[in-house]
Amino acid sequence: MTLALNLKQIHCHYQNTVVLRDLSLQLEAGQILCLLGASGCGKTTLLKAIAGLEPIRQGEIYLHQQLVASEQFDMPPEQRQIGMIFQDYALFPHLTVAENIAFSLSKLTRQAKAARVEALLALVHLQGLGARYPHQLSGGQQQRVAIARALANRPKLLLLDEPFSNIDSQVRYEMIAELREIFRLEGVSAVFVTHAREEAFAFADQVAVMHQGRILQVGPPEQLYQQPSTEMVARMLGRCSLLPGKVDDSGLSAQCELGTLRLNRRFKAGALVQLMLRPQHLGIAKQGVAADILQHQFRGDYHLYQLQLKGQQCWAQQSQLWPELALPHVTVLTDSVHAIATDASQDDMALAG
Ligand SMILES: Nc1ncnc2c1ncn2[C@@H]1O[C@H](COP(=O)(O)OP(=O)(O)OP(=O)(O)O)[C@@H](O)[C@H]1O
Repeated sequence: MTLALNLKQIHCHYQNTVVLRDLSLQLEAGQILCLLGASGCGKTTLLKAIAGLEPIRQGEIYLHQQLVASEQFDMPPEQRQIGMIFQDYALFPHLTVAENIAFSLSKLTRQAKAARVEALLALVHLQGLGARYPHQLSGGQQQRVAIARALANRPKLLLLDEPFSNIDSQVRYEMIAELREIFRLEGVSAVFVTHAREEAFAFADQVAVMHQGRILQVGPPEQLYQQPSTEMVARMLGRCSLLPGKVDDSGLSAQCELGTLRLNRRFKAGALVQLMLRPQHLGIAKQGVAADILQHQFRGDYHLYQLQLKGQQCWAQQSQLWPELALPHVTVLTDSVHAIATDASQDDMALAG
């Protein structure tokens, strides 16, 4: 495995405030990593530290096995061969599209420069628009120029800060699909920042969930969504019900208010766990565990219900509206359930690790 980026226990401070703590992270070459977290958790600071715009107090940063930052060493940003795409794209307003893209290609001959610009315009589907100025482009087109400019010098790593926040939500996912294809064609390794989990899921190969300057969990989007290691990660990645349960003697199922549910991995017998059920794991039926409907929302593709069980609340979703007169019961729609150990020492996987 070739690593495009390797962060080893980095710490970052602003004056006396610690913003990144003991943060380690790896990115395989050719992959897209998303830093996902609430406002103020340190995502932009981490991008700046990688780019060389913010010094680190401890730890080491490697780009393709080359040390670029440590406590004693700080390679200047322009030597790191990193491309950056800012939220507002930061295009030069007085330069044409072609001049913006060619801006950092100073080492090439005029002919080679023109050829590279043409190839990049084609890559980002802006053929024929090289002579325009940024203000003559749509937001999406400006973003494509910013991408072409960032890719011009074949950077070792591309950093993107909230790349889709200025893109209309209707075309956002088309843009995400297109960018993934462009990055694949160019063999780009990238780190991007967002606080929108749907963007993280759609764009990233790996998601790192951040909270208060630390990484809580890293993994492929689907794995994180289905198997979060803590309650906080479970909630950060989407709506869910967390029901207290106790693992039975087999270690493979647990009892909770919805009955005995099969677990997706083995736990220590008697362990106390939280059983995590996404809304699509629960449905409403005529039989099951009796519940009251607390609220209902029509979400277009489905109906979302918040339900009160005897002691707990849970979320269920279904395609049909539940008829008002029928008595609702909650039914479990999944074969096995992910559980989070209330006390990590009770978790057999944790013990094995
Ligand atoms: N130049 C600075 N001087 C002092 N504190 C700063 C500076 N820049 C950021 N901070 C603080 O560091 C913390 C992390 O900020 P950062 O911008 O990295 O967060 P973020 O996760 O990117 O947030 P957002 O999603 O809102 O952009 C915040 O508490 C912020 O107030």
